[in-house]
Amino acid sequence: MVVPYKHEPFTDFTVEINRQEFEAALAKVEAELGKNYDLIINGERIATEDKIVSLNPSNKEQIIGTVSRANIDLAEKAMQVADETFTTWKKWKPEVRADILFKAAAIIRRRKHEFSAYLVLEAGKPWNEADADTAEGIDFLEYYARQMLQLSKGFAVESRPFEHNKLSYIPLGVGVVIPPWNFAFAIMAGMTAAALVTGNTVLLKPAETTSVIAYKFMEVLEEAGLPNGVVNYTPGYGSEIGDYLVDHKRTRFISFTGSKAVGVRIYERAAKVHPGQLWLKRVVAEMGGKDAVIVDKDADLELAAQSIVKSAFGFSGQKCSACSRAIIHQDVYDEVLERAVELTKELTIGAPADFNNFMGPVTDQKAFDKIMSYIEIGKEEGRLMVGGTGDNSKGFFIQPTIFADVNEDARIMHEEVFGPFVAFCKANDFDHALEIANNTEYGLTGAVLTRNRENLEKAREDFHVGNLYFNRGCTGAIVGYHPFGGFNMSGTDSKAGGPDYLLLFTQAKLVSEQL
Ligand SMILES: NC(=O)c1ccc[n+]([C@@H]2O[C@H](COP(=O)([O-])OP(=O)(O)OC[C@H]3O[C@@H](n4cnc5c(N)ncnc54)[C@H](O)[C@@H]3O)[C@@H](O)[C@H]2O)c1
Ligand SMILES: N[C@@H](CCC=O)C(=O)O
Repeated sequence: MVVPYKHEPFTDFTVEINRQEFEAALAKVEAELGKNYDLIINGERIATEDKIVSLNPSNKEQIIGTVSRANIDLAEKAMQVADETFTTWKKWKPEVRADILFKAAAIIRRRKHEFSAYLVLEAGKPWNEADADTAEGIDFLEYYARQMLQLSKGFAVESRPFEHNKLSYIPLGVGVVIPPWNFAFAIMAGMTAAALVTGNTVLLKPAETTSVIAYKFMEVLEEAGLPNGVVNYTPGYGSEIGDYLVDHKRTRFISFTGSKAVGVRIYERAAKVHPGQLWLKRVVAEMGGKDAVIVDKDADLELAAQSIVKSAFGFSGQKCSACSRAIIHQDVYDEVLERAVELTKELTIGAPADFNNFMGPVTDQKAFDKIMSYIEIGKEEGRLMVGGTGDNSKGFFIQPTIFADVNEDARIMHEEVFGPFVAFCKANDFDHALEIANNTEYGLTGAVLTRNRENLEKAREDFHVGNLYFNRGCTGAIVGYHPFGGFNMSGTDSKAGGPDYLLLFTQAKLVSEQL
């Protein structure tokens, strides 16, 4: 009997002992840095000449690890292994597959701070963000294991006298799992867990900059008893092996989380049927956002300013859910803007290994350059209120930046910046605020702050986003409580951490027996 699901609690770092334990984990991980990490295909470690060097984004000199890089030959080898392993893995009982996830969750829970410490150093996450990322990874394992136990019973269908009907959900085949770097543990582990617990085999191609934490997860899966060949660890550049894996005739599905550009490319390529291919590939794509917080004239304005600042600058704004547009009713615009600027000026920025820093770096030089170029665009399109500068001499640091008085049609109101960057826009009234919020190709998260019930109900109907929050910020979905995923160019309308997510990794089979 499995205990009911509850999300993993976050660590309270105001408690001295918790801080000491986290410091100890950081010291342990720092002592392990710089190791080599091989590919894992059918359990076999394979070292390659070509490497990905994973760096600490707050200190470019510090190598987190050197990771072997799959080329096309090795990607092919992994595909053959996964294809072969599928013939046996699909027959494992769902309960046993679920047990492997339960066991993996237990292992990670015991080593929680160690995983979070890797996220501080490899992904540049401040302590609380790293802790939440690890907790979310545990949640995905716990939640999908329970969901699999449910799904294994199938759904009831009607039977007739002398006829017995049964509908069950069977796995698809080999899946290519392509996660992003920003939730380097949670999303990577969640996507992989969903695919394997449903009986599929996997080629896991982690994001380039966060391949070490993915290797650590592979070790946990092995320790939890996952047979060789079920998940094959094939790090590499998306541009080198991505197309090959997506195009492969034996790829049955692609589970992708990342940018709109790459998601659309995968979606298009996966639609092409190659010679010898026996199926239409399934694509689960979770993509970007241009998320808005709406503040109505009768909102709690202090809560509104705090919600905007936290949602915009938590993890340097590098969340698909981050608030990048603050849409404020004209009657309270000046007050909310002024308070948000004040709060932003109080934020501490620096290496996230130091607990006192609220915000760390952005992920790499490419991200740094992209965000700085949007700051230049912002200077043309709005009034710079705070921030606007960056320093990449040691790590990739950008000051939290607010632009005011931005027109609803400006580029910075439409294009995903993915950094510590928010545009403030004035709305004439609540209806106008909703119109501005919906005026984007994305539809991922949104928040509305108001005490006006009628306006909340209007937003419930008309604010077209997958995750809509009232009287709070727009980040921080919790597995099982806030199934996560968006509309339009934010993806394929899937809901990670929700009760219907596992169905995406299965196909339904009806067996009807005449009695
Ligand atoms: N909707 C969500 O749940 C969600 C969650 C996290 C991040 N995101 C989005 O992810 C983006 C940031 O992540 P990112 O920078 O890692 O995104 P990205 O699209 O650059 O990369 C994502 C993954 O795709 C791989 N990739 C790159 N080119 C490829 C190709 N041609 N074929 C196959 N794979 C390829 C990368 O190696 C990486 O593993 C943002 O747009 C953010 O909004 C969305
Ligand atoms: N699920 C996370 C966002 C994941 C994307 O980056 C949140 O709700 O803030």
